[in-house]
Amino acid sequence: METGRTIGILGGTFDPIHNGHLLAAEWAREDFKLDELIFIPAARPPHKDLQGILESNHRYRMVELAIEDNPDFSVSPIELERAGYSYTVDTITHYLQTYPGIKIYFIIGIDALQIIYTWKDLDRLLTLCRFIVVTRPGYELDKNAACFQSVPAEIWERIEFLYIPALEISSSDIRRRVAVGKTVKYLLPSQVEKYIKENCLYQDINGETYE
Ligand SMILES: Nc1ncnc2c1ncn2[C@@H]1O[C@H](COP(=O)(O)OP(=O)(O)OP(=O)(O)O)[C@@H](O)[C@H]1O
Ligand SMILES: O=C(O)c1ccc[n+]([C@@H]2O[C@H](COP(=O)([O-])O)[C@@H](O)[C@H]2O)c1
Repeated sequence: METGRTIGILGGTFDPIHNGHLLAAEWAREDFKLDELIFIPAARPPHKDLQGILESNHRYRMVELAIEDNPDFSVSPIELERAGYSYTVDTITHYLQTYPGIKIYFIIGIDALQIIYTWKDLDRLLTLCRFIVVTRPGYELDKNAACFQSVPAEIWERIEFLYIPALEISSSDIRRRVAVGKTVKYLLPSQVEKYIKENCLYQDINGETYE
C-alpha cells in the first residue's frame, strides 16, 4: 500500500457478512473518498460470546466471496493471525506502523457507538484514527438520546456520522432464519448464500430461537 493514502476499515464478526455491511462500506468509501476499503474479520470479537461464533476460516471466506466483484474492497486476515482478543487499537497501530503516513477511518454502526466507551485503550485509539458511524434501523441519531449517555464527550470530536439507507439486516437474524429453513435471499450476496448452503452452516444455532 502506498503511503499518503486514506483507507477505511470495517471490522466485524461477519457471521455471516450481509448487505448491511456492504452498503455501509460502499457509502463510506464514496462519501469520504477512501482510496481503499478493508474488511477485517475479528478472530475473537471482544464483546461477543465466542462460543456461538462460526470458525474464522468460514467467516473469512464468506467475506472474500461477498467482495469479489468490487475492486475497491479487500479483506485482511490480520486479526485472524493475531492471538487473543481482536482489539481495534492493536489493528490500527499495526496499519500505522506498517504504512507510515496513511490516514485511517474505522467504520462502525451506531449500535457499536453506544458501547464504545468500553473499548480497549479508547483514548489512544481516538488519537490514531477517526470513526465513521453509520446509521442503523432501530437506533436514533441524537447525541442527547439516553443510549449515548455513557459516550465520553471527546468522542464526538473524532467521529463523522454517515446516513445510509436503512437495511434492517443483522447476522443474528440471518443465522436464525437459516436454522429454521427460511429464505435469506437478498439479505446477503448470492455467493455467500450458496456457500452457507453448501457447507451446511448455521444449522445449529445454540439454543437461539426465531421469533
Ligand atoms: N444493517 C446494518 N446497517 C449498518 N451497520 C451495520 C449493519 N449491520 C452491521 N453493521 C455494523 O457493522 C459492524 C460489524 O457488524 P457485525 O459483524 O457484528 O454484524 P451484526 O449484523 O451486527 O451481527 P450480530 O447480529 O451477530 O450482532 C458493526 O459496527 C455493526 O454496527
Ligand atoms: O477494541 C475493542 O475493545 C473493541 C470492542 C468491541 C468491538 N470492537 C471491534 O468493533 C468491530 C465490530 O464488532 P462486532 O462485535 O460488532 O462485530 C470489530 O472489528 C471488533 O473487533 C473492538
